[in-house]
This record gives sequence, structure tokens and C-alpha cells, in this order.
Amino acid sequence: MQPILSANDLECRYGNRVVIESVSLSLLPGEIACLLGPSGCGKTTLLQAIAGFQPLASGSITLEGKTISSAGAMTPPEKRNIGMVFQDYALFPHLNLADNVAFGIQSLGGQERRARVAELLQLVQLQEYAKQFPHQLSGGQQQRVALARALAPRPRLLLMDEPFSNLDSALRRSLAAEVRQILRAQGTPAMIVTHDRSEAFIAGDTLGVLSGGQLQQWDTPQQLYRHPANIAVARIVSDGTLFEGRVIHTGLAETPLGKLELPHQGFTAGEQIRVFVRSEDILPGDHPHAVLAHIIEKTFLGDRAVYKFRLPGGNSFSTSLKAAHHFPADSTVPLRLSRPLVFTTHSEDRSPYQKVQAD
Ligand SMILES: Nc1ncnc2c1ncn2[C@@H]1O[C@H](COP(=O)(O)OP(=O)(O)OP(=O)(O)O)[C@@H](O)[C@H]1O
Repeated sequence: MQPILSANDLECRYGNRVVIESVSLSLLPGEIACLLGPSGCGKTTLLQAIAGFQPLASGSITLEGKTISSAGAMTPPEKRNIGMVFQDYALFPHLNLADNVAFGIQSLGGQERRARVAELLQLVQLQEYAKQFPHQLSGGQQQRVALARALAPRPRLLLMDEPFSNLDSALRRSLAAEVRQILRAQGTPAMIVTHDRSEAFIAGDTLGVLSGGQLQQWDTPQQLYRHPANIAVARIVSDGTLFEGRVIHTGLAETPLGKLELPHQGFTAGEQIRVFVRSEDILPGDHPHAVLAHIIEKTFLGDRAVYKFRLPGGNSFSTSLKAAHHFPADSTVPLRLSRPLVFTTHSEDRSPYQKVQAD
């Protein structure tokens, strides 16, 4: 299958500061990708480059096989047939919902236009609100109208910049799921920028993790979670604690959380490793590899509890465990590791970009 969108070795700069570097990715027809990364990592800049608002210092972007951006040449945004949805909805306050949705399809005949508006309002489940004005709607409803408006002209690609971040967290997740269904129903490929991993996991077929202006990994949510390319990606897609460890012999390492059976043979005795431990990697219970951890703090959260443990070597760390374990505060519990992420010390976090290039 031919990609609908290809970004090839992109570089973007503000002045002489490089903020997007060596970014390549491609999106297949109907595919929904989420760009995830910390604040300031370049997500919006990359989206703006695809939309045609941000020039490229080098590289190229093709849409359906045609080059739409390269260094020194840009197809204007309005000629790209790319839809955009923004964080603040950007609806026209003086137009009712039907007219907002109809805004980009004035070239259609009256009957066809009305039919398309009705179809989209139904798709976003706001058909009864057609004559209402944006200020009469909730934030989630307004964002659904913005989505309907962006989809009305049947864009070749939809870009969404932090579309859920003005909403409360429960609504953000349900809207992320709803947006996914709506995009699927229309068959519209999309790229959604977010800094919230749950939204990205819910909405995306593919996740791109951007850090320091570089695309660290472009993969399915499952692959990203199970096999993050480096510690920076692991931290962005999950909560965990990083420990230093040392390989005792092929297949076994020593860590502050006890002995760890290594996942493969590619380690040498004496080698330093870094172990990224998520809550599901911790097994309470007696075992020859376990260490005795002292509970110094416990916070009950219903189905889970967050424990702060002190380990024999003096390290302390916090993690959540299922409430079923039910360990009292100030008690001692044997803990061991089960399949944490293991990184060699040369797979370091990428350094943050503050790279200045001479022109
Ligand atoms: N117009 C501009 N001029 C100069 N620097 C800019 C401009 N816009 C963004 N930057 C800088 O470029 C870097 C990337 O910004 P960008 O907005 O793309 O990041 P982001 O990942 O979308 O961040 P956020 O999640 O906070 O919106 C940041 O360091 C930002 O300060």
C-alpha cells in the first residue's frame, strides 16, 4: 500500500535553532497516528510543517505521492486539502452548528451541502443541536463540531493539535475513543498531537514519540510499550523507576531490587545495565532472587495502593500494587523483578536539543 503522507528527513529551524531534526515517517491510507512527546519537543512544529505553515530547512513532505514541501518550496496550506482541528475548537461564534460545519463546503450545491452537514452532525451525534450556537455547547461538544467542520470537505488528511487538552481527563479519554471511531467511519487518515499517553494509546494505530526534536520511535502502541527504543521512550510511554544494575554472568544481573534473569544472552559479566521498572514488573512474595523491602509510606487508592519502599541498599522508590496484596504500612515485604526493561548503559536518553547550527 502506498503511503498517503511521507515525511523524509525533515529539519525545521527557528532562526538558526534546529527544533526538528532527521524526522522521517509515513502514514498509510486510513491510518491514525498520534505524536506524543513532552512540552517543547517539536510536535506542533512538525504538524505545522505538514499543514504548510512551517517551512523546511531540509527534507521533503509528500502527500499522495506529490511533493508539497521541500527546502525553499511550499504548496500553500489552502491548496493541500488537509483539515485541521485545534485545541481551542476555533468555531465561528456567530454561526450556528450547521453553518459552522458547512463553512468549508460552500462550493457544493444547497441540497448536497445540507445532506453532508446532516451526515456529519449525525456522525458526531449532535444532529439535534444544528441550530444552536457554539457558546450553548460543552467543550467536548464544541470539539466534535470542530471535527465535523474539518471533515466536511473530505480532506485527504486531518491534523489535530492537542484536540482534547481543554477537557477534563475522563472526557478526554472518551472523546479520544469517539474521534477514533469517527475517523474510521470516514476513512480519513489523521495525525493527532498530544502529550497525554492515554489519549495516544486510545486513539492511535501508530504512535510517534518525539523527544528533543527527533523521532525516537514510530511504532504500534503495543511495540512501544513492550519494546521502547530507549529510556526516553520508556519514560514517555509509561511510569517507572530507573535502577542501575550489574551483570553477574550471562543471563543474570544484580540490581537494588534483587537478582534479575536477563531477557537475552547479549550481556557480558561485569557490564553495567539500567533497569526501568514499571509496577507490573514487581512481584511480591518469597523467592531466592527477592530482596526485603520496607514500606515507609502507603496511599490507598481503591483498586490499587501506592507504596513507598526502602530497599536494603538504601534506595527508596514508589510503585503501585494491586489492592489485593494489602501490605500494611511499616511492614517488610519480599520483592523481586519480573521482566523489567533492560538497557545497556550506551542506550542513553537522547540529549535534549539545544543544538545551534551555524547558517
Ligand atoms: N515561533 C517560534 N519562534 C521561535 N521558537 C519557537 C517558535 N515556536 C516554537 N518554538 C520553540 O520550538 C520548540 C518546539 O516547539 P513546539 O511548539 O513545536 O513544541 P511542542 O512539542 O508542540 O510543545 P507543546 O506541547 O508545549 O505545545 C520549543 O522549544 C519552542 O519554544
